[in-house]
Amino acid sequence: MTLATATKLTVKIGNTTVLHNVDFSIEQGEILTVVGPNGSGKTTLLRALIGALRPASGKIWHKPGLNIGYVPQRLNINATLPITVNRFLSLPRKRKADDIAKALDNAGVSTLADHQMSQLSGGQFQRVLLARALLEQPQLLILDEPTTGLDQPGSAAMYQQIEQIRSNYNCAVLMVSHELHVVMSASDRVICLNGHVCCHGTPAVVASAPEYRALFGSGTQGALALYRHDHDHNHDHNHTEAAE
Ligand SMILES: Nc1ncnc2c1ncn2[C@@H]1O[C@H](COP(=O)(O)OP(=O)(O)OP(=O)(O)O)[C@@H](O)[C@H]1O
Repeated sequence: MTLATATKLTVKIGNTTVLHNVDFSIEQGEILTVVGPNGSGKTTLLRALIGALRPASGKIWHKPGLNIGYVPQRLNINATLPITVNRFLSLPRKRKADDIAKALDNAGVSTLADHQMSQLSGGQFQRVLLARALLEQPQLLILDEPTTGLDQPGSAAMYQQIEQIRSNYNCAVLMVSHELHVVMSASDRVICLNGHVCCHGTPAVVASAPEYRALFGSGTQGALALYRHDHDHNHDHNHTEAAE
């Protein structure tokens, strides 16, 4: 069952075309990962999908009644504000204690309920944001770089947690990741984005696609190239339009 689609999605920010003619869909229960260099429009695609950005052209479709849980790449909260994790999760609307406990447990931070938000580590903070998204009982969980700031064991644990959540909540997961080597084993499908969809398919198909290799190289070099943001791929459209 298809949960959400984008059809010929074009998004402009100012005079810049950030996404151009992107076709995309996510199916019930799958883990779909979007990879691409910095500035390739990954966050923009997620934000357009949740309705936070309006397409310049093309369409976004959601299955009627679709519940989406969204975890942004970062969220700024006032560090001087005294607020516990429990209280944070009850904003803006009151939640049942059981629901909060279940969400924290599934996000792997059940011991943090009474901790101050301002005292959490970066990784703990991300997991609390994940718990907040789980409170929506999502059919589609959208995660923007869920392992930002985590060390290697931390991000491996996070990907395991995500698989666990997929089966506990019976939801689909759409995420952006920079960790190609992990993504290639943790995803059912991968989309390689660079303003447009360069290639897509199973991890094995994408890893061997010439478009993907042009962006990221191959093998270990590929993973390293991502961090260097190499970019020698030719586009068939013009990203930046004249501001006249
Ligand atoms: N609010 C904004 N104002 C101006 N330009 C923006 C804004 N948001 C995004 N952009 C531009 O749109 C392009 C795509 O940004 P986006 O954040 O979607 O990329 P990304 O692939 O998620 O990047 P990263 O890997 O660095 O997180 C970038 O060139 C960025 O500078």
